[in-house]
Amino acid sequence: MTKLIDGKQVANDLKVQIASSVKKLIALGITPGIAVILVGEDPASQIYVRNKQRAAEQLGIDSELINLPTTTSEAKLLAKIDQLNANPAIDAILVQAPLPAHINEERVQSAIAPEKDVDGFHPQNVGALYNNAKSYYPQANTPRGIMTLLAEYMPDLVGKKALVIGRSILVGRPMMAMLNNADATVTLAHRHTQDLDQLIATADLIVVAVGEPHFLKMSAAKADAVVIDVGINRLEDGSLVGDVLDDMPDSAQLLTPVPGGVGPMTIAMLMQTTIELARQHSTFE
Ligand SMILES: Nc1nc(=O)c2c([nH]1)NC[C@@H]1CN(c3ccc(C(=O)N[C@@H](CCC(=O)O)C(=O)O)cc3)C=[N+]21
Ligand SMILES: [Mg+2]
Repeated sequence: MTKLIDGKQVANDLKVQIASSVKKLIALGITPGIAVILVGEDPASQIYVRNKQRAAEQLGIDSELINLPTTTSEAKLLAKIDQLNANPAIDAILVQAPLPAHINEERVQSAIAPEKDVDGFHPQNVGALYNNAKSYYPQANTPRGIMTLLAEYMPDLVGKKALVIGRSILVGRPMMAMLNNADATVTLAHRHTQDLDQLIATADLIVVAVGEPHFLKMSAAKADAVVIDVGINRLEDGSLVGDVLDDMPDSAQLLTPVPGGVGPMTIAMLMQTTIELARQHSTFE
């Protein structure tokens, strides 16, 4: 088989460390707190939000779920965010994407105080990432989780050809910036990209985040490529598949499985970012 990158294992190791950090913070009188806002009743979003809450609970992090009806006005959501911005018990605020169409996501993400922006979506934090700023700022958790996996499975990124397919705010764009900050040579591909097959055939690292089952076949990549599958596609039979098809059973390639790859890392990094924000807010540091 293609070698699988065990995201679940790395995430569990990380969670052990986070739990011990939380204990130390609590001993200092600092209880990290995260608020998750879910607008609407999308079943997939409900599952993800529940996973996030369960992880927080396991690790000793306070979590508050704010579930607002689909019909919630943007003004009402912004007022809720203001309230959380002013609440000293809340260190981290996450507004679950996607939002209903009548709400402007850009305004919502910009309303979260940059120092509570656990997703790293606020323009100030995006700018810091883009500039590879030295001071602390929160970074998007999915690409950050991928960087953590790469530290273990592909430690030498310097000069390597990295291909990111998909340019979302959640994954592709911050992934591009993080790989660039790690001195990889980054190509960001998207629906208009020409000669994508050739880019795929020559890349050392491919991050696929397009949301289409079997978009990439492992046989199209280099014999020693590392492939990160960010896709989570629920098929009609209820099964979960990524964006990648492993049709190279005997290769030296590395691949993240779905489930058990990038997903658990996203949750672990979200908790890691929450305690980092709590530390930033404390007067002890
Ligand atoms: N503001 C915001 N921040 C996010 O980080 C964010 C978001 N909105 N909206 C949706 C996406 C998606 N996302 C996932 C997190 C964990 C799993 C996860 O735990 N996946 C498991 C499987 C879960 C299952 O069975 O469905 C796995 O891959 O093993 C998946 C997806 C975070 N997102
Ligand atoms: Mg606190």
